[in-house]
Amino acid sequence: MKKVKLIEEKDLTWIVLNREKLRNAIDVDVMDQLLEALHLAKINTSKAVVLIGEGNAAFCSGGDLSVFHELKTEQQALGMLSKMQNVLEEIFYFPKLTVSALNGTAVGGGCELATSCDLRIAAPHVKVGFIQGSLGITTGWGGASMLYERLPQPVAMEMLMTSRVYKADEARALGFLQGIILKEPFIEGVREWLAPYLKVENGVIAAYKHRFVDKVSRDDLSTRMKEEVALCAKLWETDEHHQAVDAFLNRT
Ligand SMILES: CC[C@@H](C(=O)O)C(=O)SCCNC(=O)CCNC(=O)[C@H](O)C(C)(C)COP(=O)(O)OP(=O)(O)OC[C@H]1O[C@@H](n2cnc3c(N)ncnc32)[C@H](O)[C@@H]1OP(=O)(O)O
Repeated sequence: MKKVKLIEEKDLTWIVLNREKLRNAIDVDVMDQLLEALHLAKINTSKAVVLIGEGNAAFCSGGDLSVFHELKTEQQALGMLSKMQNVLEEIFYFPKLTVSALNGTAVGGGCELATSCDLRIAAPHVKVGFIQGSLGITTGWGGASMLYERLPQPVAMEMLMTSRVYKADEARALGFLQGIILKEPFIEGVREWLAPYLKVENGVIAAYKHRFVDKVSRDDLSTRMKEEVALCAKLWETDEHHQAVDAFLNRT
């Protein structure tokens, strides 16, 4: 079974993280399959891409700790973290509208993935949090650099430095989320919320997307993300981080 599903409709491409039992955690296969799905979404005729998780417990729980806990050193971590940085960059500069539809909780790297998209919408029960600080690391996929592009600096700083987990309405008030989807089923609510964006032609969406990404130099953002990733890789090998991950994996 694919760990990432691609559902192509006329106007929308859905990219579905398909690891419900692990709360849609991201391993190396997911990274590869996300890139593959993005490539297909780029060349089809859809206007927008929606990232979503399978089930309604989680959008994405970040990196798959059951496999990534085996990465012990800075160098080992760096390879994995850089690979996902590349995926986030692809999404940030994707030539169509990108939307994270949070049907469930997004924590850690799950929030970074959501941040790479142009817009974030969520079901009311959802919680979001850049919890990396509580694991003794920082955002390892370059998500903080992107968050500083998306939100006012004090808001981004609060979300990152406090490692707080926010309810959906709090995240909406902060501007991290652009909408709360009350309609059920969630997917229908997402379609309804996105409908006004999809009334225009592909070229209109692509043009306005360009106006935004053109003002964020890819070289510059990429350099900042690489520095962010490298700093996280250094923290990765500390005892504090390994103990926090062990505590999660061995909880009873
Ligand atoms: C590594 C990259 C780094 C970055 O650069 O940002 C990160 O992503 S750091 C953040 C890593 N993620 C976490 O620390 C989150 C861990 N998960 C949770 O806190 C919770 O699971 C949840 C996401 C809040 C959901 O809670 P809940 O709905 O109560 O589910 P469970 O906790 O019972 O989990 C069910 C099942 O899934 C497994 N799981 C959950 N998250 C992960 C994960 N990130 N990696 C691997 N496995 C995960 C969990 O262990 C449970 O498994 P079983 O016990 O076998 O059922």
